[in-house]
Amino acid sequence: MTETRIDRTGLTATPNNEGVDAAVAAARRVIDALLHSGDMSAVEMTQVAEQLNAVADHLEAHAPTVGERMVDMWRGEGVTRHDPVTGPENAIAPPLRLYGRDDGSIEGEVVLGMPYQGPPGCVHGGVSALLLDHTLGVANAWAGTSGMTGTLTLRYHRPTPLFERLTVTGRQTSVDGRKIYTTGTITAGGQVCVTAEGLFIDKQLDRPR
Ligand SMILES: CCCCC/C=C\C/C=C\C/C=C\C/C=C\CCCC(=O)SCCNC(=O)CCNC(=O)[C@H](O)C(C)(C)COP(=O)(O)OP(=O)(O)OC[C@H]1O[C@@H](n2cnc3c(N)ncnc32)[C@H](O)[C@@H]1OP(=O)(O)O
Repeated sequence: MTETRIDRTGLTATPNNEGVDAAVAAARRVIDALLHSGDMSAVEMTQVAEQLNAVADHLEAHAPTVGERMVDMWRGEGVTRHDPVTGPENAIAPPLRLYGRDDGSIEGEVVLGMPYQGPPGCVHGGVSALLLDHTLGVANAWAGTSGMTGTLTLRYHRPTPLFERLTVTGRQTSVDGRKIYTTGTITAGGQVCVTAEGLFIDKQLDRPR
């Protein structure tokens, strides 16, 4: 069988196991562990809150200005390092890893835990929309013509399960002047949970300088 996956470079930043990426991975564990613990934990949460506030105080005391950081984060890999879906520098990113395929589409896999819950045991519909908006945007970049989301239409076919491997796909289907048409899916165990149709408008905002 032919391997259709090719180099992921340019679609998803590769996380480093050191520096801010490692700290962000630890923060994701904290977010998950707090929700997992809830009020049922024997842990002294007042003490946990003090420790976490001490970490935040330390980070804030040494951070650049927001303006400096905004310029810095748009250098190089730009959105792929800080975005809320794939970014290794963003603790709210699950993160989803996206791969370009040689048929022009893209694909990624992710397992979502409790922080992303909507209905009992299932992924929040807004989280599915976030994953698909971003994936369709990256599919456009992969296809060579990208833009801003104008209209995103979702159909939720069946509940999307937590704690299971989800496959997220995106494909640019056509370009008509400035209008870019893109589709995507979230599947679990081969079953389609969500489908998306996006109309993107070819427009790029300037990067902060
Ligand atoms: C996008 C970021 C790129 C960053 C690149 C960096 C690194 C790349 C590497 C990898 C990553 C790649 C991608 C990034 C991943 C994810 C992307 C996330 C996407 C977003 O998260 S993005 C935020 C949400 N998004 C907005 O915040 C848009 C707010 N909005 C506006 O900024 C304007 O509203 C705009 C620009 C949409 C249009 O404004 P405009 O003035 O340029 O266009 P205009 O009005 O002239 O319309 C021209 C023709 O489009 C039709 N049209 C217009 N608007 C439409 C709509 N909404 N729906 C359907 N059709 C529409 C008209 O009907 C007309 O059609 P006709 O010509 O037939 O009359």
